[in-house]
Amino acid sequence: MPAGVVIAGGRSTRFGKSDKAVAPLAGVPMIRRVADQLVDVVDELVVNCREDQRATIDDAMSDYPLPVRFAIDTDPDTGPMAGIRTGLAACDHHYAVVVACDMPFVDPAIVSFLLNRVDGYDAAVPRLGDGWFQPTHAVYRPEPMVEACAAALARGERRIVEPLFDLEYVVVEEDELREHGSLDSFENVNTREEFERAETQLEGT
Ligand SMILES: Nc1nc2c(ncn2[C@@H]2O[C@H](COP(=O)(O)OP(=O)(O)OP(=O)(O)O)[C@@H](O)[C@H]2O)c(=O)[nH]1
Ligand SMILES: [Mg+2]
Repeated sequence: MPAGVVIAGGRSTRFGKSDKAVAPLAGVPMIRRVADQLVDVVDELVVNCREDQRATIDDAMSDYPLPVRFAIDTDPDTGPMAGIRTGLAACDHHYAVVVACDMPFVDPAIVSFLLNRVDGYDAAVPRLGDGWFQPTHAVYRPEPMVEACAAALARGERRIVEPLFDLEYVVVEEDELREHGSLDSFENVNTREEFERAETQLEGT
């Protein structure tokens, strides 16, 4: 089984004063909802965040059924791609599933499908109908991705798609994804409004 890597080192500026990673979404910290969705498809969890987030996130993860390790940012505020690099650098699994802490509907069926598709590649990266890649909801071989991120950052390039171009990656299109699970998997929560919408969605299930 792969490792799970949850990226949580952002500042939640669109969300407001508090850290969205640990905001209680229908009673459960959002990052815990993400982690709970992954229990059947990973065998350990790596949480990437800043040092100042560690204690509250650790609280949110109490009694999680899998081992949890922290990969603390050495270069905080360098963007999500730097977070992915830091998280993946802590993994010695053959593959790792990366998910952002603000994707509470991540669908294990979609993750399993990505794990099938990645075979023979360095990464399996979803692309939705709007044309956007989803590198914060993707599967990677840690070593080449860490190297590609480091190279991109060394070029002064923080764009999250930049490291992909150094990898042998397979693009997994929306039509294919839709057949294997729920596209809600890619929903991400940025604002209070989106947070409330996600709560309504959860209460309806
Ligand atoms: N390690 C690390 N992770 C980040 C950084 N910026 C964003 N992230 C994470 O990447 C994911 C997607 O980022 P955003 O949706 O932009 O989250 P955010 O930056 O906290 O929120 P905004 O300030 O509103 O952009 C989230 O899981 C964030 O925690 C960063 O500078 N470092
Ligand atoms: Mg951001």
